[in-house]
Amino acid sequence: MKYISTRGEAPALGFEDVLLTGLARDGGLYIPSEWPQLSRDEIKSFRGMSYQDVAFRVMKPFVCNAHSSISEDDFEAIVAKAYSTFRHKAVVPLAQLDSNEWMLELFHGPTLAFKDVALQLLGHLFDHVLTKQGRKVTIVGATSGDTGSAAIECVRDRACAEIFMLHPYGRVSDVQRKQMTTVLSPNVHNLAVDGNFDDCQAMVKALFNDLSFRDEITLSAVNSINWARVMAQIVYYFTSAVALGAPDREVSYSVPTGNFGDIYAGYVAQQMGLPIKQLVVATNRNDILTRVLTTGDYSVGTVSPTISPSMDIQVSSNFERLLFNLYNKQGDDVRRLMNNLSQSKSFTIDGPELAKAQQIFDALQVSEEDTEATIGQVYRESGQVIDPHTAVGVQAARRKNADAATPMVTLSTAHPAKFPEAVEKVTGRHPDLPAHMADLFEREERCDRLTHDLDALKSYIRENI
Ligand SMILES: Cc1ncc(COP(=O)(O)O)c(C=O)c1O
Ligand SMILES: N[C@@H](CCOP(=O)(O)O)C(=O)O
Repeated sequence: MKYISTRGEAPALGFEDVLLTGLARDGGLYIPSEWPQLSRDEIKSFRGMSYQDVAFRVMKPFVCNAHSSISEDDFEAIVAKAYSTFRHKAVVPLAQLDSNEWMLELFHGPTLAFKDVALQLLGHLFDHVLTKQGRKVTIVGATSGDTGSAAIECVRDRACAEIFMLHPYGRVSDVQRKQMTTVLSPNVHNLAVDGNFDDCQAMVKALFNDLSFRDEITLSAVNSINWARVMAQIVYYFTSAVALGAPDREVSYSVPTGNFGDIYAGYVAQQMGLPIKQLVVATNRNDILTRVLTTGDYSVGTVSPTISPSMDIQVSSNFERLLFNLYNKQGDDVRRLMNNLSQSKSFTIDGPELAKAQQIFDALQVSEEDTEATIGQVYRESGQVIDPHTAVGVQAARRKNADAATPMVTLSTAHPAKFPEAVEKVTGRHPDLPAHMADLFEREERCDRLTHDLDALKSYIRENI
């Protein structure tokens, strides 16, 4: 399997190069040239298997193939190591809310958010590939709160990588900030940028598009522009759907969405043969995705702070991957839309492409009031304390569920202890951090402040590499 760029003008690559490359050299995102297919019998055979065994089988076609030198044995060992750090034996357990309503708990990894599921794997993959090649990379990433700590955790103290992580100053929760800035490893550099997450993400993409700088520092990515991030997130759609009766039964998902990586992984699972009935895109009041999927209008507004800060995103990176699929893999069309976006901050999809998107996705914008109300409602109904991002997903699941007979699973993307104020305000309960983080607020912090300026970022990286 080779990987091709959504903008059609970068060379096709094998898996190891895609892992290390991040953004394609034409500004696009890499995507597999075709979707591997899993038969009903193969999917059925996942019943009763461990998460690690299913993960190996689902990801194998993407990783171990004629265009990659990663052997099946090595990959199996990497997968086993990656998920040994999770605090729950099932890695991502299901919790039941009602007869046909479920939450998939994706926050049992080291940094308490779904990002660990992909980034624990990525750390081991980077290590494996770079050690074999005798190389080192410079990772530059952008975070609205959760990718940052998960990425730092996966590469801290590794000789193969230096990491620079940009977060929007004052716009992540205290727990999220501390999780990043208290890691004092010499290869970790935290930067608080004067701006919002979109500004941080745009700076990272601009570095990738500066080809000489990118080559000078051997730039790599840990954001979901890196295909391996999306790939690892496909797995939990399979494990959860099979646990609920797939492939003999359809399953629906509601996904709190910002950068469109997590829900796009669900779309890929569906393309690979998993019988997914509904994919619900759940957004907070930064609702560009709900807008584009309901009206076709993708125009970038101002990022508005919410109690689900990790989803305070307007320019949603992975939507470009969906566009590539909607426009039948025509890089020219994607380039045209992306040029419109950079010139006039908007584009429109309509006609058959919009109809196709609407066939695949439902979408709902959830208000701040409804997010709070949902945290309270779930607590009263089931005693479960959920975080505000999960609450956005649960509210959309309840409002958009088209068929009560089909299990509806909300992806529970973060541990409530990452957002204690919002949760305590509604439930009266202070969600405690797990034991390994109990002293988080006593730890020393290290972080530099940066203006929203690309040259300043380049200088900082050159000085600190
Ligand atoms: C807790 C949480 N939930 C949901 C999301 C949205 O996921 P995605 O960006 O993959 O759409 C994020 C950040 O991306 C997050 O950190
Ligand atoms: N919500 C994310 C934003 C970055 O998204 P990514 O999936 O592209 O890494 C975060 O928590 O940082």
